Amino acid sequence: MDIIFLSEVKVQTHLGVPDWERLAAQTIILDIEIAMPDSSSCQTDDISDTIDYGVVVSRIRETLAERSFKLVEALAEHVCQLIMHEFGAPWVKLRVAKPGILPGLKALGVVIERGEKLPHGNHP
Ligand SMILES: Nc1nc2c(c(=O)[nH]1)N=C([C@H](O)[C@@H](O)CO)CN2
Repeated sequence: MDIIFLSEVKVQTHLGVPDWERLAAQTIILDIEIAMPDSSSCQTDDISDTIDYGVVVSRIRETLAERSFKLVEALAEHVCQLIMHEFGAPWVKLRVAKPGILPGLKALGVVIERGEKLPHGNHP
């Protein structure tokens, strides 16, 4: 199973339980691992045989600029489903961090995993 990783991706979005918190956009930080459907791009050296991570980042920034969520859990689910459905990834692990929310800690948030990792060599 080959994995694309995206580390400390900064994204602007409207997020928070209280209504006032969602009025202004805030910066959240995503760490993403995306399983690839197969490893053919390692042989072909062709971008069309893999998931283009630049396109993934653009789509996440686009959707989170348009959407508003109360919970980090709901935002994380939305991002995982987008990556799996739009890019055909069989498995995604996502860490969503909200920095500077509570005094005395750097960040808080969630880590979720969706889908299934295909065993090595057992892909279409
Ligand atoms: N499990 C969660 N707890 C809390 C969340 C959340 O998204 N998931 N959010 C908040 C507030 O938005 C807080 O971050 C700022 O007011 C509180 N607890």
